[in-house]
Amino acid sequence: MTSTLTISRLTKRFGDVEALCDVSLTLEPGQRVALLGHNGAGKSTMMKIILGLIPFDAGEVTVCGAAPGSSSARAQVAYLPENAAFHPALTGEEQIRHYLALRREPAAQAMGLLGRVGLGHAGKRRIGTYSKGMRQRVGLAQALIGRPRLLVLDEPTSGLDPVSRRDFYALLDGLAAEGASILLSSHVLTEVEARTDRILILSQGRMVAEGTLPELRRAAALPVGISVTPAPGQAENLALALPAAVAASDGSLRLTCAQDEKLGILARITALGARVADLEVIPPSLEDIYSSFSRRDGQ
Ligand SMILES: Nc1ncnc2c1ncn2[C@@H]1O[C@H](COP(=O)(O)OP(=O)(O)OP(=O)(O)O)[C@@H](O)[C@H]1O
Repeated sequence: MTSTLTISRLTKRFGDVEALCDVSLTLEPGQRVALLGHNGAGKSTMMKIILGLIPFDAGEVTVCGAAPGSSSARAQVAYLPENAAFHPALTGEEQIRHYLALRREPAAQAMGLLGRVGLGHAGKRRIGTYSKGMRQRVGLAQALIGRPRLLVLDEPTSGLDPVSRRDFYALLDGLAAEGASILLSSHVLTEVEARTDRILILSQGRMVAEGTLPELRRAAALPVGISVTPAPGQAENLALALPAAVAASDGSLRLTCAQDEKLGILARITALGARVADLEVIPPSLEDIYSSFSRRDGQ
């Protein structure tokens, strides 16, 4: 099966600024990949290249097997810009009918598309009366026209409340399950952590990490946290048995260790038997991993 997106050793310069340097990524059907990086890291530049909006200096890019920006690639790629603007006087339905006409698709699909993004009830209302979350959904409905194989979403959840974010990702999960590939950028690491398959971290145009979250965890080699809850009346005993542990305000004891020490320490804690009521392993979060890779790169 053809990969939906292949990027190999991509380099792009704007005068003296190296916006992307030697970046590679492959996106298979149904995969959701998050593009992370500080402001100016090169995320939008990469998206613009994939969309065929700007040329690049070196490397290779194919979108659904075709050159970015070619009619074949354009027909299979959808884009949702960070701040999609719509005409406030148009209803949701009118706006989507307009986009359908531009894509030469039947206008009758408009309400169905709005229904897919949870806007069926508001399709007849003017967009000027929509909330930010509803406008984002209009953007997504627009992006779904023609059943694209690749969705490129630039900070799609910025400004959305937690429930709208969750709904938005649930929608993306459904699209990925149907085979669409999704490349999105976000600054909200907690949601990316839970809702994407792979993560690419850019720093000053360079790819500093790429992989699944477990792969990034291994590569970052950050310490693991272990929280141990003493059984009733066993707090002191447990503290004596675990001298390296620090008491937390909730009464639990906290340890940190290197990844390769984890199993040994867990075995030691389990051997303490009835003195332990519970224990929890706290792996480094994506935020920790992201900070670690960014720091290494001098950010
Ligand atoms: N048209 C341009 N002309 C000159 N420099 C540019 C141009 N577009 C981008 N750059 C530079 O390329 C670098 C990467 O910018 P880019 O917009 O891709 O970053 P980003 O990761 O999307 O940032 P943000 O999170 O702020 O959107 C920056 O140094 C930026 O100033």
